[in-house]
Amino acid sequence: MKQTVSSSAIETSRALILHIVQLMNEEPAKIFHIALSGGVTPALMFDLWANEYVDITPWERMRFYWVDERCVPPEDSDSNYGMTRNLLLGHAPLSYANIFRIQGENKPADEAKRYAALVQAQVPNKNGWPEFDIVLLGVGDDGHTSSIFPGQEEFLSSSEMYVVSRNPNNGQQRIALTGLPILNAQRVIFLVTGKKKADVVSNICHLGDVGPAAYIAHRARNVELFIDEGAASKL
Ligand SMILES: O=C1O[C@H](COP(=O)(O)O)[C@@H](O)[C@H](O)[C@H]1O
Repeated sequence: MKQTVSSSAIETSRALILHIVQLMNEEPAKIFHIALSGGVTPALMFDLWANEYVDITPWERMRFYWVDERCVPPEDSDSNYGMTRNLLLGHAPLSYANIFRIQGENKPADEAKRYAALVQAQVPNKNGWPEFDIVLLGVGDDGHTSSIFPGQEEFLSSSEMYVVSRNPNNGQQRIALTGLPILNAQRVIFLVTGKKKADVVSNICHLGDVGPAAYIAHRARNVELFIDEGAASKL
């Protein structure tokens, strides 16, 4: 697992944005299918991207999808898509035809199926699964990733691409990309910042499969961990 450690969450976010732009510059004719995560951590990165890196980003070659979504409408402050639209996508010269959101306002089981069919139709296929160019993941303090929480490990080997999961802390339903399509991605990048995440980062790096994030980190191809000094403080 390749680690990039920067001094602060801001510098970690900047390093990851530049890394993505560089990967795209290395393959100038390629369309990049990118699955984004939500939550608190990438908000800073999205804000910086919109404010500092709009001009150097090849937006026309990017296709955006979501790793997971909370089952709420886009206007809800919990919406992963809503947060990304407000901070980043709404400020970039992007065609909305290239943004494929999970419709959190729909009936969850139907939406998981609809979205899986959409991804199947848009993203190149390998081994029977979509092959995203980049899957950007976060990690919860409890070791969850996507919206696969500890205790929901069956979703790591599910035969469905997207499933309905539930946040055990508040009962909120989620739609989550499962383990096998995540492992099928060209590149899996974890963005983890803050001292609160130091234990979970240390567990991922030093222990076995202690949670869904660790399971993915130990098996995906081209796994990269972008962390700040706080998250790296127990390594
Ligand atoms: O609920 C979620 O949690 C994880 C981690 O989020 P963070 O708030 O701790 O940064 C995130 O990756 C996922 O997309 C999100 O829905």
